[in-house]
Amino acid sequence: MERRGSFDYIMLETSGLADPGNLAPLFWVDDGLGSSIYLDGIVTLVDAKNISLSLDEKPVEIEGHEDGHGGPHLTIAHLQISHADVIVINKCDSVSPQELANVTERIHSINGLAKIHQTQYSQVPKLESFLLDLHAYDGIDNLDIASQGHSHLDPTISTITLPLPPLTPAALTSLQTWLRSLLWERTLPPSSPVTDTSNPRTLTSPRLDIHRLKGRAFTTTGAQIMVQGVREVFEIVDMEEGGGEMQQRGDNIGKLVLIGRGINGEELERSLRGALEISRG
Ligand SMILES: Nc1nc2c(ncn2[C@@H]2O[C@H](COP(=O)(O)OP(=O)(O)OP(=O)(O)O)[C@@H](O)[C@H]2O)c(=O)[nH]1
Repeated sequence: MERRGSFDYIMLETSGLADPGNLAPLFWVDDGLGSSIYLDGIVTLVDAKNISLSLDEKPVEIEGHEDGHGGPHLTIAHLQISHADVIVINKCDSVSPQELANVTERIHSINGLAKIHQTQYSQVPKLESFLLDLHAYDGIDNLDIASQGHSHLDPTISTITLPLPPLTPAALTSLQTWLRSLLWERTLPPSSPVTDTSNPRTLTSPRLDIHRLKGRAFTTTGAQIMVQGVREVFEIVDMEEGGGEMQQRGDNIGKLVLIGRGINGEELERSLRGALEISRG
């Protein structure tokens, strides 16, 4: 890293035991800091034959992911899948088509956002946009994934989708506050502070933990915003491409997709709706 001049691309290969969620925030730096390095994306390579075993391994203590009060257990494989932007399922020739379908479905149920490539000898048609130049943190393409919530395929981590209505400036601030509570305090704000006394739910039972989030929404002034997050770090930025055209087609409902542990789609949707409604006064 001491070499002068610029790099075309830096690829970091971590050990098989690394938690990508500890590394990603280090490289995902603020534009304002003027760094020429940006985080392009996280690629996770899994072995079609062994991944189910890895996901079913006996839990080991993972720093920062203490199990708290029970709940489905978490393995390093879960973390490496939940933080990935691209997942390569390799050695597809070593399993039957049915096994491959099962493994792919389980991986997709954990991380509904990642692009999944099934390969033999890790061969992809080309590097660009398959493994490099992913722009996973500075753009959003497809958020059209079915909201899954708790999955019978893998109860540990799930992907959920929440609708985001057009946001007033006050609602945008409320969204920020809601995300801070969720990511920093691991607390789900009550859907209504007056009537809902069951909340706030905190990390104790079961542990609430967001690994990755992405979203797109419109403002009531017709602009389009993007939400990106990994673990405790998140940002909401204006997207260059305006939202006017989509709104004219009546397509003005945004989406927030969250990948994490101990998340329940209905509960989060209620809480978020409550937060945005409060801001309407
Ligand atoms: N059948 C089959 N064998 C493969 C495939 N990809 C790699 N191998 C073979 O698997 C063996 C081990 O390779 P890898 O699993 O890639 O090993 P590695 O990733 O360097 O090992 P670690 O970094 O220690 O995980 C080698 O003999 C490869 O030729 C594949 O898609 N199908």
